[in-house]
Amino acid sequence: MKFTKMQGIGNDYVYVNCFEENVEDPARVAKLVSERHFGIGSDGLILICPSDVADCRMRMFNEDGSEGSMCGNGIRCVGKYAYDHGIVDKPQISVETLGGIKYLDMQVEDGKVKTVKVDMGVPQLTSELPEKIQVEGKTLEFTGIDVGNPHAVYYVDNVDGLDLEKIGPAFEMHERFPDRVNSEFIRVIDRKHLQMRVWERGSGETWACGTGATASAVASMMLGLVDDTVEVQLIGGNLEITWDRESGHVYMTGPAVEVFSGEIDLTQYNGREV
Ligand SMILES: N[C@@H](CCC[C@H](N)C(=O)O)C(=O)O
Repeated sequence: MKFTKMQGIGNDYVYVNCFEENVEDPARVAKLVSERHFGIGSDGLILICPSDVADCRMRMFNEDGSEGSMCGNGIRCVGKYAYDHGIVDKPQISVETLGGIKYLDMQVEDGKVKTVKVDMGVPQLTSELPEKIQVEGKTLEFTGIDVGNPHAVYYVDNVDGLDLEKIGPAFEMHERFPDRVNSEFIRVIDRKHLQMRVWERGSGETWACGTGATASAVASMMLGLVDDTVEVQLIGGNLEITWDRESGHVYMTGPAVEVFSGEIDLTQYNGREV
């Protein structure tokens, strides 16, 4: 299978051009390629496929093989791949996802895409603002936001001090979220800056989450804690989020980077069963 490794502020996926390749069992392939010691190493797998309703279609699979409905960092890389590799010949494109059709506006420098602005659509509040929840005996508050996939946003004093490997699963699998949930832990730095770490459904802690940054920004805007444009600072870098309250649409802007390309034999997988 031919692949390209790409990353958006450190949220890295293995991308396959399904205009040319056929991936038979993507859930299994996602688990194989994501493995950081025995595989290529990534937060999951993203397929770039033909679409009947948009310029192309994104299918994204988490590290555990589950299919996600949207991926903010992933969709910027899909746009870059599609433009840089000639699948599309224009910098404004539409991408079909399970979370709806998204519109991308790509900034091109020296013939290659550097940054991408994504119209993430109209976010939906999925909880009270905020809602109380009991996690491992502690009462906390979260704000639930759907931006094509589900998020729960929590405010904490010390983002760096959280042991997410330990506490993350209890948030992801909480009975309040029967489909599991992506959980964001954020601190308001000031009215224009948020700090965030994320525990992603199906992938654990990642260095960034575009949909999570969007949900965190919108939750903070709804609560009146920040202005309608904020920079969200994540482990792997920063994203700019702007909410246009008039139209309801929220926009995410950030970089997309191609790391390397290669070929992997999925029948000979280092002798390891996955
Ligand atoms: N990293 C992503 C989100 C990936 C999907 C998520 N784990 C889910 O299952 O909903 C992003 O950048 O948005």
